[in-house]
Amino acid sequence: MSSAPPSLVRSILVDFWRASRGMLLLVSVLTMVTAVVAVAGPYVFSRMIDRMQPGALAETVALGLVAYAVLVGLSSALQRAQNYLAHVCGEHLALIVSTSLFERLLHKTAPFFVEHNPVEIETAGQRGDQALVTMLHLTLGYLVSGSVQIALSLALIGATVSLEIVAVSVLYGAAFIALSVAADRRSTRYLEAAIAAGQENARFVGNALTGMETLRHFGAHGWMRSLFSQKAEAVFRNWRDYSLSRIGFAGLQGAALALQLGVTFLMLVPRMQAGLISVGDVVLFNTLLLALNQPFEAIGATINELAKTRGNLAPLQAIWAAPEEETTAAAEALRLSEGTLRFEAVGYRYENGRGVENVSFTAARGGITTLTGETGAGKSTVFRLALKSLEPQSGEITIDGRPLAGIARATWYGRIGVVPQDILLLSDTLSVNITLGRPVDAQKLRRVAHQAAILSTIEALPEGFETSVGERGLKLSGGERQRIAIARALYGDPDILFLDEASSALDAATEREILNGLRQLADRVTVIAITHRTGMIEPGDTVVRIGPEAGGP
Ligand SMILES: Nc1ncnc2c1ncn2[C@@H]1O[C@H](COP(=O)(O)OP(=O)(O)OP(=O)(O)O)[C@@H](O)[C@H]1O
Repeated sequence: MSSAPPSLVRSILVDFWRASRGMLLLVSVLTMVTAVVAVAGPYVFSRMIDRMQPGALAETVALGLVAYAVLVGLSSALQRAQNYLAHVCGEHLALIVSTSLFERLLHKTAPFFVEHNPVEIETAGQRGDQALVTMLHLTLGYLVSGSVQIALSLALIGATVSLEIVAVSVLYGAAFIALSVAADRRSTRYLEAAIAAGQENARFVGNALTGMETLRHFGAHGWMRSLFSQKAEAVFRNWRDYSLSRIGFAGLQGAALALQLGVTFLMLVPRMQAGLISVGDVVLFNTLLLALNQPFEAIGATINELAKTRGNLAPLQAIWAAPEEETTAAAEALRLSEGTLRFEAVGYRYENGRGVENVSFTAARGGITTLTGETGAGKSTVFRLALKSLEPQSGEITIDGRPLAGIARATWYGRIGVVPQDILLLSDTLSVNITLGRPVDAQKLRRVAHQAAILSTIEALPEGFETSVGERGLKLSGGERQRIAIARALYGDPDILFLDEASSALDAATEREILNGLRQLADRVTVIAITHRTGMIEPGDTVVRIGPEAGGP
C-alpha cells in the first residue's frame, strides 16, 4: 500500500496554483483595478455635483461627467472581463479536480469498488468539484474585490464625511459577519445531514441502476419507488430545514442594515446644517454606503459557502483518502525463464476465520494446472494469493524460486494474464476490449482471438474487430464474453495465465477447443485454471485439489 494520500484540498490547490498562477494573478490584479474604478466613479460624480453651482465652468463639469461616464463603462467592462477570466480559472480547477480524482480511482484497491458504486463516486466528485469552483469564484469575485472596495470606500468616507461614520460602518460590517457565522453554526447540522442524505441517495440510485433487470424480474418497482421517495424526501427535508433555520438571521441582518443607515444619516444632519459637508458629499456618502453593503454581504455569503464547501467536500475527501494500490512506478523488468509457481504450506484466514491453510502445489509448464475442490473450499482465495490481492499469513509463494512477496504488484501484473469470473467489458469495440490501451497489432489480435476460439465469430461480423460490444458488453453472450476475456489476457504475451472458471459458460466442445489451444501454449506459458468440471483434464495436466484433504478449511 502507498503512504497516506495528501489532503484533497491541499493537493488540488497546489496543482491548480502551479498550472494557473499567471491567470490567477491577472484575475486578482483585474479584480483590484475593478474595485478601484467602482469607487472612483461615484467619487468623480459627487465632485461634479458640487461644481454644478451657478457661475461654475460648464466645460469642466461636462468633462467631469464624461470622465464619470467613462469610469462607469470601464467598471462594467472590467467586471465582465474579470467574470469571464474567473470562469476560465474555475473550469481549469474543475479539470484538475476531475483528472486528479480519476487518477486516484485508477489506483484504488478492489474492496473500494465493492463499497462504492459509480453513481455514488460520480456524485461525490461533482459535489466536491462544484464546491471548490464556487469557493474560487467567491474568493476572486468577492473576497479580493470586496476587501479592496471596503478599504477604499471607508477611506473616502473618512476623508470626505467623518471618521465616526467610518466607525459605524465598521461596526455594522462586524455585526453582519458575526451574524453570518452564528447562522452557520446553527444550521451546520442540517447541512451535514442534507449532504449525507444526498450521498446515501446517490448510493441507492447506483445500486438500483446496476440491478435494474433483476428488480424488474421480481416486480420490485413499487418497493424501489417508495424507498427512493423516502430517501429523496429526507434530502429535501434536510435542505428545507437548513434554509428555514437561516431565515431568522436574514431578518436580524436586515434590521442591522436599517439601523446602520438610520444612525449614519442622523449623524449627517447636524454636519449638513453647519455647512461642514456638501451636497456632493451626501450623494457620495449614500452611494458608497449602499455599495459598501455588497462586499459585507459577499463576505457573509462566503462564510456560508465555506461551511457548505466543507460539507460538500466530505464525501469526495473520503473517496480521495481510501487506500490505494502501490503505484505502477514500482514496476521493474521481470523475466521468468521457467514460470514455475510454487505454493509452500500457504495459509490465509479472513476476519471471519474462513480461508485456506497449508496449501502446497507446484504449477509448471507442459500442461494445464487445474485447481479443483468443493464450493467454498478456497480456490478463489488461492488465486487472490497468487495474484497478490492477498498476502499469505503463513508459508511462502515463489516464482522460479524467487519469493513472490518481494516482487512489486505492478511488476507481477506485467507478466501475468488473468481471466476473472466476473468479466468487465467496456462499452467500446471488440478491438478496444481486447487491447485495453496496449498498442494495437492486427496480426497479434487475430492470433489471440484464434487461441481463444472466437476469431471466426468475429470475422463473420460486418464490422469485425470494430464491432461495438454494447453497454458493459451486454450485446455478447456469456461464452463470447469469456472468450474475449481470454483473448485479452493472451494479448499481453503473459508468462503465466490464470483462468478463474473461465470456461464455465462455454459448451463442452468450445471449452475443449479453448483448452486444447491453451495446451499448445503450455510449453511457453504456465496455465493455472480453477474449474469445477474435471472431465476436460488430459494426461499431462496437473490436478490440485483444494479442500480439507489439502489442508484447507
Ligand atoms: N472477502 C471474504 N471475507 C470473508 N470470508 C471470505 C471472503 N471471501 C471468501 N470467504 C470465505 O472463504 C472461504 C473460501 O472462499 P473462496 O471464494 O476462496 O472459495 P471457492 O473455492 O473459490 O468457492 P466457489 O467454488 O464457490 O467459488 C469461503 O468459506 C468463503 O465464505
